[in-house]
Amino acid sequence: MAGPNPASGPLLRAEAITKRFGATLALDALDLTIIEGEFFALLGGSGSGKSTLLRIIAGFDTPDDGRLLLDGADIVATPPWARPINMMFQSYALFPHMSVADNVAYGLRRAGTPRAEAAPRIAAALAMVGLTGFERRRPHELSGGQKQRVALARSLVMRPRLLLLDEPLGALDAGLRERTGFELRALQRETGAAFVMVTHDQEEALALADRVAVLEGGRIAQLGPPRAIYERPASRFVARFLGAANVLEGRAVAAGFDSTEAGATFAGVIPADTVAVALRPERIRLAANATGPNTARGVVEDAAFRGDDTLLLVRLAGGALLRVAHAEEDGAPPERGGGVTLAWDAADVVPLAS
Ligand SMILES: Nc1ncnc2c1ncn2[C@@H]1O[C@H](COP(=O)(O)OP(=O)(O)OP(=O)(O)O)[C@@H](O)[C@H]1O
Repeated sequence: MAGPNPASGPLLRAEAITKRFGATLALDALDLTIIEGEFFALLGGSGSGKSTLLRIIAGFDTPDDGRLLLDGADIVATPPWARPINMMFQSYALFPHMSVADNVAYGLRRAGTPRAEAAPRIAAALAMVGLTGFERRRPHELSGGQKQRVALARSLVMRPRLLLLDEPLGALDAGLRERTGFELRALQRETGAAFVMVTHDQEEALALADRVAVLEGGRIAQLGPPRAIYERPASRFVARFLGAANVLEGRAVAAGFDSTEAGATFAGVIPADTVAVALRPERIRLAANATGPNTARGVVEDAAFRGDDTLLLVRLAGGALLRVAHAEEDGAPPERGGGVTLAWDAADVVPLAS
């Protein structure tokens, strides 16, 4: 992964950005820094404030409170077109009566760019997204993926320092999503612009972004590189939102962490304020005869073959249902209804304080 240039400084700083819609607090004194040239993902569930934040950065909405600094200067009062920021809408928002070339030219025309300068820029932007030869088509003569490329070209032709992408892969089918994701990353590297992508898809965020912010109720629940967020979620919310991690409730004790619902003691580095632990399914192994801390007994309630592994749903002695990924190389998975003993390493127990 290329990652942002470590020498790059902050491009945009949101400071205590607050936005209310009536009684709804959409953004709650949110702080965020976007670094020059990075691929950043805003990840969150429905209503977490993702689109509101994007619209405020683009200038389509004004915060009730807080500052938005670009190169250190507040741009809250700067109109959208005067910001070196461009936004690609989920709906693409192409003009249906205009050709592809005219759609891409639109921003340049509005900015008064001379024709002689605009033409090569339009050609370059279309080439960048692989649409050379489509100049004269209308949006209704394009596939969904091609429309998206036109929308991208229309943004990139403005040479923004920051490109905002609202669910850029949302409208594409599964096959096209992966390819387009790689293409987005390549475009981001090629242009050197910072990309900020909004998504509710955790896999997409983890796969594409250099850094991810998980949003919850208008606040950032956790921010960091994908691997750090995935392996060390900071709270139950993040662990559950990222999907697949087992979250077990309990309390910190002298020996570690006692979970009645697991019927197990988790030994490891457990701070006193721990209220739950996260444990990833692929870190749990079958260990016949294992006893003591970091082991548990249960019964296999169901099993689903997933190609590389089999996902086991194991009902633990304490009542909790544990997801266990049983790798193919570890041999045949246990039968449904069979009793199993599970074990894991202390290093894989992630304490959660909230
Ligand atoms: N124009 C508006 N008027 C009233 N409430 C709004 C408006 N826009 C957003 N909200 C509310 O603000 C909160 C945040 O909305 P926002 O659209 O930013 O969420 P989101 O994370 O983008 O969600 P989704 O993934 O569903 O698009 C929600 O509770 C939403 O109902």
